[in-house]
Amino acid sequence: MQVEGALVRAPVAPVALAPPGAGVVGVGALLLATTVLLLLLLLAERARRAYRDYLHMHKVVADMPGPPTLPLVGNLLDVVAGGDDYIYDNICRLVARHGPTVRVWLGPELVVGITDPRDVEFVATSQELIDKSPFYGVLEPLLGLGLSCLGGQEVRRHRKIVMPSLHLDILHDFVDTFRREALRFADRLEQHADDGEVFDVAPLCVEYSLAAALQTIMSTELDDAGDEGRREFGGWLQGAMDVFMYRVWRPWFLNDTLFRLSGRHDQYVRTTAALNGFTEAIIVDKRQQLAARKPSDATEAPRRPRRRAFLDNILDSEEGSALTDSELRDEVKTLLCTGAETSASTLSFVLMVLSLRQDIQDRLVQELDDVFGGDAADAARPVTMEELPHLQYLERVIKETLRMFPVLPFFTRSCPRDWLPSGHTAPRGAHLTFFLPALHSDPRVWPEPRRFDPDRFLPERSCGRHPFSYLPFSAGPRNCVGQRYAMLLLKVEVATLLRRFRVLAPDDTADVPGRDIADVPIKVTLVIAVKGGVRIRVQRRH
Ligand code: HEM
Repeated sequence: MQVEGALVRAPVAPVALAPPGAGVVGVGALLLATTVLLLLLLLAERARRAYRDYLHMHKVVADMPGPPTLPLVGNLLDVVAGGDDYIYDNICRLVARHGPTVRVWLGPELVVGITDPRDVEFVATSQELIDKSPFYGVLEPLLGLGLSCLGGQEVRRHRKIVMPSLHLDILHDFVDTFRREALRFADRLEQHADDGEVFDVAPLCVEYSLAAALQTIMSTELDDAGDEGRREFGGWLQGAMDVFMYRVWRPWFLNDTLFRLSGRHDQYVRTTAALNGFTEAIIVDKRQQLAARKPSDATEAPRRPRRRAFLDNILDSEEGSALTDSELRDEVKTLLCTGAETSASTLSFVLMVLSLRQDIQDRLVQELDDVFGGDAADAARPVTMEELPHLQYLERVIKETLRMFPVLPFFTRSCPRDWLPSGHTAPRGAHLTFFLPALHSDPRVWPEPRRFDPDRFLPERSCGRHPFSYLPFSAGPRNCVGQRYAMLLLKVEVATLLRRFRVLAPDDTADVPGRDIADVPIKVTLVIAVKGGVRIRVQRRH
């Protein structure tokens, strides 16, 4: 029937019905593909730019002296030959052979080493070259955005805030703590004087310099933390710094993704978390103490603790209130890391030198006796702030130690432009690096550079010397903010130890005056150290 037929529906072609959510998946896939494409384009663009900069650097340094390079690795094999313990020797040899200005390729990273005082002055004092090189980025997870890692305007702001809390007037308060820790150090040496055995003094230098730094920078209450607590903190610092150097000498690990795959990553994360937790807890505690000390009545003066650390001073200051908790945490960690290791290493080198040069030790002891008195009773009298400026020979011994053994031997700046006063061209993107061992041993400035002679620093022998031929604390807008702190700490430590003990070389045959200190084997981690430790004996003087 017509009507029925009309009612019969024509067969409908089956429509492929999309499952629920299929449209969303389609859009998602499209977005994903676009993102991947954009990322690939971005990576390609980055690779293109990196390659262009790399070619530019190659072209610019084509005539700069340097060792022959290999594809991909550049001069890395020359630098790391023999293992980490030989890196310092290898670098010094390369610079001596090719310097004063030298180019070294660490894989794709170009290091331009400068040792000519004119170049050093230009780079150190330039307001334009104040950014540290990207190598320091590796320190950032550890130190955060403290002074060592910051650049640009931020570094100026932070230095303005931090430096008043390390002013000489404030350092006066620290001398008490320096003295107490130096006396503890001396007490610890008693047992070595009893048994007369040879021992490595370097770990003790770290322990007591770190103890002094923990109390003066972070909190005087850490006085009670005990040897165990300090050793633990020192262990974290040491571990983190070892990883830093591990990455620097293996430039492929400068890449975070590759580093995450390395065995050292977990250790780095753990130590950094431990350091952060420890520092943050102290800041919280200090803030609470500060709030509790605020006078309830405006006419009442705030109660001031007897001994104050850097952290107390900065929290209390107008400048310090401009720092957030995390900025403060990073500055405190930075001061501890940069301050303790450098001072400890310098102290251990001074003791090593004195053990090998009894003639210099005799002259130093004479000065100490003149200033403090030479009796046994005088040896126990604490060093005072007023006496420290009279220790002129000691100051020269420390300076000469830092000339021959600059504990931070290499440090770098980013290079945003293409020339140097000595006529060489350092390309944009290079790591402009100060090489202190070469700067400090240029025979035109330092006659007989291998001879240890503190009197080089007598005023009459220093005049006319290029001011940038000696740079243990760097100079200019990124100089060391702890220079005065370090000199005070070192003077107190050496004076306290030498008033009680004579420091001797491991064997008597080594005690010959004139023995070549310059041949002492050195290795570099973040700071330099004597290979095999600083092995000495001590003998009571009274
Ligand atoms: C003998 C001991 C010391 C030596 C030889 C020394 C040496 C240096 C050198 C060469 C620099 C420049 C590093 C660079 O440009 O990367 C520096 C920077 C620094 N030092 Fe020292 N230092 C010593 C002790 C101290 C102490 C005791 C403190 C803290 C209390 C300290 C805090 C700093 C800080 C925060 C910086 C970074 C400054 C910036 O980048 O603006 N240093 N030090």
